[in-house]
Order: sequence, then C-alpha cells, then structure tokens
Amino acid sequence: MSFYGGHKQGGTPGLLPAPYYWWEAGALMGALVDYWYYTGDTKWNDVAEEGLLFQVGPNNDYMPPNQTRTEGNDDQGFWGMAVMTAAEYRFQDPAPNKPQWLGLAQAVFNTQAARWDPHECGGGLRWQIFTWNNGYDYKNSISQGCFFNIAARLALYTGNQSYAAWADRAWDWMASTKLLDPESYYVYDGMHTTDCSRITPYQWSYNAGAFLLGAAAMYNSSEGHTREIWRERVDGLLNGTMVFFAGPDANIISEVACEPVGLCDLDQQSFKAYLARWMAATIKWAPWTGDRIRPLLEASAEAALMSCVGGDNKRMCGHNWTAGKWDGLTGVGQQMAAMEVLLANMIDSVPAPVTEKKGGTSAGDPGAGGSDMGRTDPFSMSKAQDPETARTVAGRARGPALLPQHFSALFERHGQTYYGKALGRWILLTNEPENIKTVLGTNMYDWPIDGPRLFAALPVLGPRSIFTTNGQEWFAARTMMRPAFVRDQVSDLKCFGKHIDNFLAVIPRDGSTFDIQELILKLTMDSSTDFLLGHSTNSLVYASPEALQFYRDFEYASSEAAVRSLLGPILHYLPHPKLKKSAQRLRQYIRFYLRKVTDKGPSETKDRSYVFIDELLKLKPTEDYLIDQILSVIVAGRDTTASGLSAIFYCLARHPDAVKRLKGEMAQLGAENPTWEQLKQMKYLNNVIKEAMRLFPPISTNSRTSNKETILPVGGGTDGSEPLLVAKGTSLRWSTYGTLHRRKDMYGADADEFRPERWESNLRVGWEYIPFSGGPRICIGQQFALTQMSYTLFRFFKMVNGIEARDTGEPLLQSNLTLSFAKGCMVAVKPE
Ligand code: HEM
Repeated sequence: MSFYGGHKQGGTPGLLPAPYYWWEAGALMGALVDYWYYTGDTKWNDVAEEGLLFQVGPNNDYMPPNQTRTEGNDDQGFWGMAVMTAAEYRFQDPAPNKPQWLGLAQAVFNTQAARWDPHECGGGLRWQIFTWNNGYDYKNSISQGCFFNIAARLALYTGNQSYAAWADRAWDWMASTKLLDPESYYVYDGMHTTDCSRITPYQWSYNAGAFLLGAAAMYNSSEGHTREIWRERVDGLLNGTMVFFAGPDANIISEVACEPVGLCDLDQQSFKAYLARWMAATIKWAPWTGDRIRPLLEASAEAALMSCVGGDNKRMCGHNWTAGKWDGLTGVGQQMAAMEVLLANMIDSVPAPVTEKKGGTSAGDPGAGGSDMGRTDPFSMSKAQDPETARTVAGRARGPALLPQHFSALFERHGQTYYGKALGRWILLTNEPENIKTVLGTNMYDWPIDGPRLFAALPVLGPRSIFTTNGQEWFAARTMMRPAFVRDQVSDLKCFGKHIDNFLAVIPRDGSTFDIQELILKLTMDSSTDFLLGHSTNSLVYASPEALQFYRDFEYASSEAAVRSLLGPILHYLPHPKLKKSAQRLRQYIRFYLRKVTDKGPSETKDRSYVFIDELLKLKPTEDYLIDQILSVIVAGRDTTASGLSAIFYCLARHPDAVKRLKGEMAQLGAENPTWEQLKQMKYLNNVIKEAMRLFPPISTNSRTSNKETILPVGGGTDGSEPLLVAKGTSLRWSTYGTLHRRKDMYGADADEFRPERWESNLRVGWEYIPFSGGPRICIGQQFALTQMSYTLFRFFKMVNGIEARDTGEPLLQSNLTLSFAKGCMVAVKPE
C-alpha cells in the first residue's frame, strides 16, 4: 500500500499514481477485498470501499469522466470483477444511499453486453470503447475474459439465465475464433478486425485465469448435460493453464511470454496476481480441481516469498519467482501477485462465496448502467446526455438503451417541453399531445421529415420512398400504396397462416427456455416478404442462401441506419461501402422477384388472392421506384410487427391472469381458426394488444424538423403553458415509450402496469396514444399489423396452455428503428 496514495490528503481515492493505469487500481481494490476475506483483518476495508465507490462515475458503472476518454472494456471489467467479488464475499456493504456492489457489477455487465459487436469478426467486444482510440480495431481476449467472468458469476449469484446466455455467447465466440483454442484450451491475446483469422499468439496468465473462474461459475450454476460440458471446460482450461508453470518441477507461476526474457511491461508485471486469485477461487466452485491447484499455489507461494527480500526495506517482492531470489524489480504488480498467491493458500479456511439466495446481502439493480449504454461521446456525462440518442451494440443490432424512469425523470426535471443537447446538437423535446398533434396533424407542412428522422431512412430506402419524401412526392407514394391496404387484402389470413404454422412448429414444448423475439422476427420477415413479393424468405424452415443473405443484410442495414440517424448529417455524407453494398444486395433481391413477375406475368403464387407486387405493377411505376416502396414497406412492417408481438408475449408471460381471461374469450369461438371478423370482435384480445403497445410502442420515438419559423401551441412562457416560437431548422423529438404513453394524468397512478382492463372503462385517449402515429401520415399498415398480431396470439394460445417468463427484472430495451428487447424475450411454454 506504500504505492497507493488515494486515501491520503490530496490523493484521489481509487487511483494509483502514474505510470500505473486506472485498471490496475481496480485490480488493487479487488486485492484489498481478498486481503480481508482471507485474513479477516479489516484494516484496509474503508480504503477499499472508498476507492471502489469514488471511481463509479456519474452513471454508477465505472465510466468516470476522467477515464472514459481512454477507457477500454478490460479496464472497466477489472473494476466490475472487483465489485462482483465484494458481493460474493459479503464485503462490507456501502451505505444504502450509495451504489451497491451487485448493482455495480450488473452495470458493468449491461454496458458491456450493449457493446457486443456482431459486425466485425462475428461478435465479441472491442478492446477500446471509443472509436478514435488505438485498439478500437482490436478484439482482445482479456476484454472477453472480463465480460465472460462477470456474466458467469452474475448467473451464479442471481440465478438469472440471461447472464448465462451471454456467458455462453462469449465462450462460443472465443472458441469459434480460436482465440480460445477448444483443443488445447490455450487463450491467445487477440486479433485485429481487419483480419479476423490472424490471431496474435501471445498467452497471458490473466486470460487463462479469467476464463477458468468463469467456467467454474458456469459449472456451478448449471445442471445435467450442460454441467458436464462446463466441467470438461474447467478441466481443459486447467490443462491449458499449465503453460504458465515453470521451474524445475513446472509448478511455479511464470508470465511465460515476457518474464523469461525480462520484458514484462508494467501491466504484465501484475498478471500473475489474477491467475493465483482465480485459481484459488475456482476450488470453491469446482472442488475437484483442488487436488491439482493446491500444490501449484503452494509451490508458487514459496517461490514468491523467496523473491520478497528486495528494495530498501528488504521486503519488496520481485517479478521472477523461479529465480530463488529478488530480481531487482519492484512495483504494485509484484506486491499484489505475491500477496495473492500467498492468500490463495488459505482457500480452504475461508467461507464459500455467497449467492443471492444463499446468504448474499448486496442489493442488485438489473437495469443498472442503462443511461450510459452505448455512450459514444466521452465528454457528455449523464446529466446533459439525452438517453434517446445514446448508441448501443447489443443482441441483434444497435440502438439506444431505454429506461422509462429515466425519460419521465427528464420531463419532470425540465418541464414537458424543453431544449436538450444530444451529441452536440440542440433538439427540442416534447411530451405534450397538443404539440405532437400540431406537428403530425394540423401543421404538418411546417414539420417535414428531415434531420435525424430522414438520415435514418435515406441510406437504405433512397430519396424517393414513402419514408423519405414530403409534399407531393410523399402523397404520390401513399396514393399508390393505399389500395394495397384495403380491407379485403388485410383480412386475407391465408398467406399469414402458413407462416404461423411454421412458427408454432419450432416452439419448444418441453418447458425449455427460448427467445420468442428471435422466432417472431423470423416469422414477420417470412410473412412480409411473402405478402409483398409473393416469395418468402422462409427463415423459419429452410431459407435459400439468397434469402439468408437478404435477412442478414436487412438486420445490418437497419442497425446501421439507426446509428446514422443519431450521428446526423456528418456521417451521412461519409462513404460507407459496407452499408452501400448491403443496401444494393437488398434491392437486388427484390429486383429478382420483381423481374419474375414482369417477365412471366403475375406472381406464381396461385393459392393467394392478392400479392402486393402484382397490384403495384398494374400502376406501371419504374422498377427502381417500385423497389424503393417495397423495401419501405418491409422496413415499415416487419420489425414493427415483431416488436409489438414480442411486447405482447413479454407482458403475457408475466400476467397469467390475463392469459386465463384471453383463453376464456377464445373458448367461446370453438375449435376453428378465427376469421378476421371474429378477431375484431374479441374485445379482451384487442385490449391486450393495445395495452402492450402502450407500454412498449414499437416506434418508441420519432421526430420532425421545422422548415420555417413556426409556433407550437404549448411549451412557452414561465410555466410552459403558453405558445412557443420555434426557429427554422429545429429538430423536435417526442417519445411514446416511457413518457407520453405512461402519463399518469391520463392513464392513472398505475400507468406503468400492464392492465388490459383499463381499456374497458371509459378511457378516452387522443394524441396521448399514438403507437401508429397520427394525422395524414398515420401508419398505412395499422389494420394489417393488428390482424397479424391478433391472429398470432390466437393461434399461439390455442396451441399452448400458458407462457412463463424466463428472464427477470426490468427489461433491457433498445431502440433501433424500432424497440426491442436487447437480451431477447426469454420464455417457456406450458403445452395444452
Ligand atoms: C405494430 C406494427 C406497426 C407499428 C407500431 C407501426 C407504426 C408506424 C408509425 C409510428 C408510423 C409513422 C412513422 C413516421 O411518420 O415517422 C408508420 C408509418 C408507416 N407504416 Fe407502420 N407500423 C406498424 C406496422 C406496419 C405494417 C405491417 C406496414 C405495412 C405492411 C406498415 C406500413 C407503414 C407505412 C408505409 C408507413 C408510412 C406512412 C406515410 O408516411 O404515409 N406499418 N407506422
């Protein structure tokens, strides 16, 4: 502790002096927690607590302002692992008004899961968080190791399977890229995203250790066959770890990549501390490993002690333990490593780590870190930051992370209409139905689609689509499409029914957990391509390579488009060859089917009365114009319907009472599949849909930009009740999610609750309920979407008896072009 000055006057708690990096201070705080755990000596507890809390940052997720400029995922990860240990060992809990250990670890996990990057090398976390930092193009094993380690330990501590699913994902990616060689279990340093097959072959002891402990946690929290798999992996990793043991009996830890040649840098001089720390901890969760690990720790501790005779006080430890003497090096890393390996030998005399159910006291916060997720600007801190514009990389795509409380709090703090700054640009935010009515309805020509809203759609849909045009051009596109959505077309359930059959066929009925959102996304892609083109992608059954490519391009293009909408015009004019290529391929796919019809006559699908493409062709538009509009309708209808359906299942999985009522209503219809007219009559079913779309509106936020100086009816004056003069070029944003749709003055004190019954009373809503928007540009596919959703619900609950939520806590939501569950919607069904 002589190196640490954070607890002294003038020092900063949680910081080591230069040249030590911030991450190593996090590791040191973890070492202090270990010191107390093994010895019972509380001397450094307050120092550790102070340091751990001082560095949390304004969003309580270890992204403090003075570090974020250069912060990597591994840096943040080391702090995350330190607080995870504090929760597991029941280290003194902070005062109730302070962030708690478990919640902090969850915050680190959440922000990192949101950075999972499927676009380069098929997944993984980048080393650096921010684009301009050296190392942003590198995916290193320690970043994955920290993430895997925390996810696995959170799964064990909380029992929540979604953490385990992420640990699995991280493991699978490491194994598939061979960064963690599934044969030898060696863990290599990393790879550049420019060449994902070229691995940097260095092996570091902390990589092996981080995966070893994580695998032990996974073993401990799993059952049956999965448990056996993790047992094998623990053994494999332990075998691989042997590469770090040197000396005559190959039983002394050595940093083999640099130590023998005396070239370990300051960071590397501390790595052995973590291998020793995690090997010892592994024994608690995977007890059979003890027989192999104990002798290694004992020999290493003896050797380390021999090196602790250096420095002026003759008590400083060296780095090379195989030398049998002090090697002339001193530092925090050396001290920490020697201490950890010594403590590790006492593993059998300390209590087992606790879990939430078995003795844990640390309070969790599953949604923690949400307001920092995907922050791309290290200078903007939480208070000034508009969470709607934050970016995240999670699950299937990127999007801002959303927390309803956060939105409401912003309006409570600033008033119902206020100016805020997002990524350096001023925008006007409103939660006033009257303002939204003006912008979308009465005064829509002053508020065209432009600015962020336009930049989202342009790269994929081009400048002539119904989504990117205004005035006459928009009107022409809408007029052309309108006949396609008349009642007869919308009520034709034949085409959709086929895809519902495929959807129901892949639902596991043995009570196992699955992600229903993923299946719904496939369902809506299959049905919308079928409806529009007369040919389905068939992703639920057998997809052709072209269809699969279309699916992938679509996912990629919509996530990139969302990012571009946030970053605005600058990014828009920069070349983006990958996105361009994706958009080209999407168009090519549609062109192929279009040409089939133009060459051979109306679509080959004879069992259907109606195919969108056939109808539009009768109007003789140009090919490219038609492609623009077809792609627009896929964008408009596919993810939105999937988002709505996922929200419905999410809510029903938590409300068995509602499922019971729904099934009661369904029972009155008999055994046949319902007609469109019958579905319309089902009051409760329709209220379920309405209520889920209130809480989780698929288009969670929207915007328009003023094309002249204009007036909004409210938001001005000292109390915001007077008209507000708005300058030309103002971007106005509103949010249905979290604010407008949850206004307590409209929906009552239980506005955050799912209660379909609320629609049975005389609840009269106008512009406070706009999942399908309003005014002349109201969603053209509203009836179509509602029919698909109600039919899906009906068929689903005809097949199963109930649905059960398999993820707990606040949902982690993200908003791309549409709202989705960042970690999927994990459920299980009860067969009829
Ligand atoms: C639950 C499902 C759906 C939701 C929540 C939804 C929501 C919306 C919203 C909020 C808008 C207004 C966007 C804006 O003006 O910025 C919109 C527009 C539109 N929607 Fe939907 N939509 C859904 C399904 C569909 C489907 C299935 C289709 C077609 C098959 C569709 C086609 C369109 C089109 C073409 C527009 C543009 C209308 C215009 O600008 O005139 N939507 N939708």
